[in-house]
Amino acid sequence: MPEPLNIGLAGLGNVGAGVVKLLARNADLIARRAGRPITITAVSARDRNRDRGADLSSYTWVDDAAELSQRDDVDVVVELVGGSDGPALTLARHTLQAGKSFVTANKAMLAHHGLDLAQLAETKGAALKYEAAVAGGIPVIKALSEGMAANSINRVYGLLNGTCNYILTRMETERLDFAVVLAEAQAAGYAESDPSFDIDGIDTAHKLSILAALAFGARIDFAAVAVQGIRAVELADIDQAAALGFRIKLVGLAEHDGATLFQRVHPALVPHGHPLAAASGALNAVAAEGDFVGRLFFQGRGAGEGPTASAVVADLIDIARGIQGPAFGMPVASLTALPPADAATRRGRYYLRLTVADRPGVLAELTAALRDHGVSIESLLQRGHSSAGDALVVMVTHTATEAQVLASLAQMERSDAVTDAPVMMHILDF
Ligand SMILES: NC(=O)C1=CN([C@@H]2O[C@H](COP(=O)(O)OP(=O)(O)OC[C@H]3O[C@@H](n4cnc5c(N)ncnc54)[C@H](O)[C@@H]3O)[C@@H](O)[C@H]2O)C=CC1
Ligand SMILES: N[C@@H](CC=O)C(=O)O
Ligand code: NA
Repeated sequence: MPEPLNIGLAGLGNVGAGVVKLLARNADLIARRAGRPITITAVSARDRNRDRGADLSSYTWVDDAAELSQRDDVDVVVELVGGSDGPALTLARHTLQAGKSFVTANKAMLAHHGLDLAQLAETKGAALKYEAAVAGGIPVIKALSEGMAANSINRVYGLLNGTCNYILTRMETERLDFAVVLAEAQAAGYAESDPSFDIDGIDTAHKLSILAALAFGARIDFAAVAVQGIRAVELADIDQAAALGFRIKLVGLAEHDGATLFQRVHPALVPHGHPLAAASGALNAVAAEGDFVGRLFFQGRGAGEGPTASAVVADLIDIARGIQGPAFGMPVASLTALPPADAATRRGRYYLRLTVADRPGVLAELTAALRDHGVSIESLLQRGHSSAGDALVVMVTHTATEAQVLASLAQMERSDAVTDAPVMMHILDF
């Protein structure tokens, strides 16, 4: 029997417990596929006595996770603790410094420190692998770094947060309140320990910055991602979007025009016929466009114990097989620092929602603001009244620059007929 690959596992929460269960249940199959058994030898978590629905009795318990990196019976450390800094980062540095490979699901840490860790891994000849960190069980890291490696990629986008997709889907189909559905997503193990990372779009931005680096051969630039989450999305928007033929999704979008890098996370209107619109519940979906392969589309479960564990163990199987590419698709020194693109000149269609006083002349004021900035209207709906007696006006514009639309909105906001902050959402037209 070949020597096993010995694993030290830090973090035994949703994902960590999933990895323990998967390695136990599929042990024989994995050993045949990997060419050697993959065996957990030591584990670390905060609470030793918690019932995790898995048998931990054969593993050595370690109180300080950093110790895993120094143990002779650990070849590879798996980090499923979370947090961009703190114990996860200490463990990553110690492990790679010791020349051992490191597997993580921690997109927050990678978005902030991924390049430094990749450099350390390169210097030490160790692997840094993170398939679980982006789109959970969907093998999108492998797809971009291997399957699409021959292509120049100009755009990568998708639904990268299971919690937000779950919330928006349940709001639409069950007409439930935001807070109720968020609690469901937390109970299902989808949400981050601080769920504001999910609903404020930060988790999607972490993942997007990693995808952009891989897709474009760019240095990770998390700080340059423009981020807007789903807190401002109301049932009224979901209903109006549906009436206009769209579904609202939290979209992460990155584009490279050859010179600059555009990265944005925002709620967007996706046409009903688009494959992203069909990804419901906690599903994730990723589209990537390569110059020779065209558009590839991936869909699957992006969060939760099973799919995330599946991706972690796939990385371990690669390591057991001796497969070890550069973490971000090319050596760190070959990645380019791309300047951020100017969003103001981007062209597209927009959804606008305005709450206005229900009195004569208001619509004319709104349409004049658009006209004054050269924006024409594709469709306009006026619906219902709020409890305050205001009317809801929803418009879809024809193609215009972002600067034109923002200038129109600023003009509208100056009108005393507009009684609440306008909402603007992009329409996904590709
Ligand atoms: N839950 C999900 O669906 C997904 C989670 N992730 C990522 O996976 C990681 C883990 O997520 P979950 O399992 O959901 O979190 P969790 O909160 O359920 O589990 C975290 C685990 O880390 C342990 N821990 C905390 N501090 C520690 C320390 N100092 N030393 C050792 N252990 C410590 C806790 O005791 C717990 O066992 C995070 O980075 C998360 O962003 C990635 C993809 C999907
Ligand atoms: N909180 C994340 C977990 C997976 O990355 C999500 O909801 O997608
Ligand atoms: Na993945």
